[in-house]
Amino acid sequence: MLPALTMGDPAGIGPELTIDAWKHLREHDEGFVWIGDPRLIAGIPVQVVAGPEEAGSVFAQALPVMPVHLPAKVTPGQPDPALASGVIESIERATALALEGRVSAVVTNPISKAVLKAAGFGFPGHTEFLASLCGVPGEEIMMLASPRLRVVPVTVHVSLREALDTLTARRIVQVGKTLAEALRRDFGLEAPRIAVAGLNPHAGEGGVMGVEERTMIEPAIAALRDAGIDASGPYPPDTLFTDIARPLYDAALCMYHDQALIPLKTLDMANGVNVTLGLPIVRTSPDHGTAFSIAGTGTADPASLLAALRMARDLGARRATVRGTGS
Ligand SMILES: NC(=O)c1ccc[n+]([C@@H]2O[C@H](COP(=O)([O-])OP(=O)(O)OC[C@H]3O[C@@H](n4cnc5c(N)ncnc54)[C@H](O)[C@@H]3O)[C@@H](O)[C@H]2O)c1
Ligand SMILES: N[C@H](C(=O)O)[C@H](O)COP(=O)(O)O
Repeated sequence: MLPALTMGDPAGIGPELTIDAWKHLREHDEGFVWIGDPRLIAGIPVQVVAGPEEAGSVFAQALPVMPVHLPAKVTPGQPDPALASGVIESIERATALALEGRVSAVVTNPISKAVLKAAGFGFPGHTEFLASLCGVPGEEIMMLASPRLRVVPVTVHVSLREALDTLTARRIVQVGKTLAEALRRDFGLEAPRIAVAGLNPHAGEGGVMGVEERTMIEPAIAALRDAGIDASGPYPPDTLFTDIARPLYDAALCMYHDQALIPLKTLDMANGVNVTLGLPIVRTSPDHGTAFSIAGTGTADPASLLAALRMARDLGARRATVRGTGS
């Protein structure tokens, strides 16, 4: 069974990355079905298919496409909220196929949060939208994973002010438990080690630079350990991602979006993958966005999309094995 790849913002780099991914994967006996507007694809053969079941036999000769009709002209690098209906339809159809068990995973090309918001879209982005489509709103966890680092922010697509206002011990524990389960089930780690970052400089320096470590993070770590999870910290964030520290843990649990994503994207942008945990389906995404400034120039690097497709393949296969054994 193959994954479904969504269209993403058609004015972004998604279409050209899709072409690059097809060219690369067809040489490696792998594949995907693309749910997008065929008019976006040039320079390679395209085959419209009625369903993902046909994609495997087509992929070596042509890009298998389940068509989405865009209601307006697309100019690379010029996002248009009028195209939002097609962007959203692609995500909805891919997710429905995954929930029906007809594709192994959903891999999403980048969307623009601002453009969808301008079109009236009611979610911050894919992560929250997919949780709603899957019937598990609030359960979604965003992980960024690369061979060099895995990070999960407790608070995600909110302002830093709102992150500080909404960070709680309870939420840290909830995210930590979902992370530990995912590291065991999806990444095959029997005893995953979770390093918990402090919030404040020097992790509060014993309370002289902030009290959140003592009032919420340390109690959360204690609750995770009581639940049998190997959680430790809170660690000073500025040294948690060093070459010395990273080998000592399997994932870093961070307090807010950029505390997690700056080190991941700085260390390994090309191999980073966005994985949504807490869903009944496998969903991965490149760790970058629409890159409007280079869309259509032929300079976009497909590495992260290829990594996302590989991780979707691996996670999908592992989930199928777990289902098969019932373990
Ligand atoms: N999962 C997603 O859908 C996702 C992820 C991140 C950002 N976004 C969205 O993308 C839009 C643009 O966000 P941004 O500018 O902050 O981040 P971005 O990742 O789109 O671009 C940041 C910089 O990296 C470059 N870049 C990104 N991907 C590249 C690639 N594959 N090859 C070469 N260069 C690449 C861009 O040219 C730009 O200079 C925003 O609307 C944001 O919400 C979406
Ligand atoms: N926060 C992620 C990042 O910066 O790469 C990304 O924006 C997530 O967006 P989605 O929820 O649309 O995957």
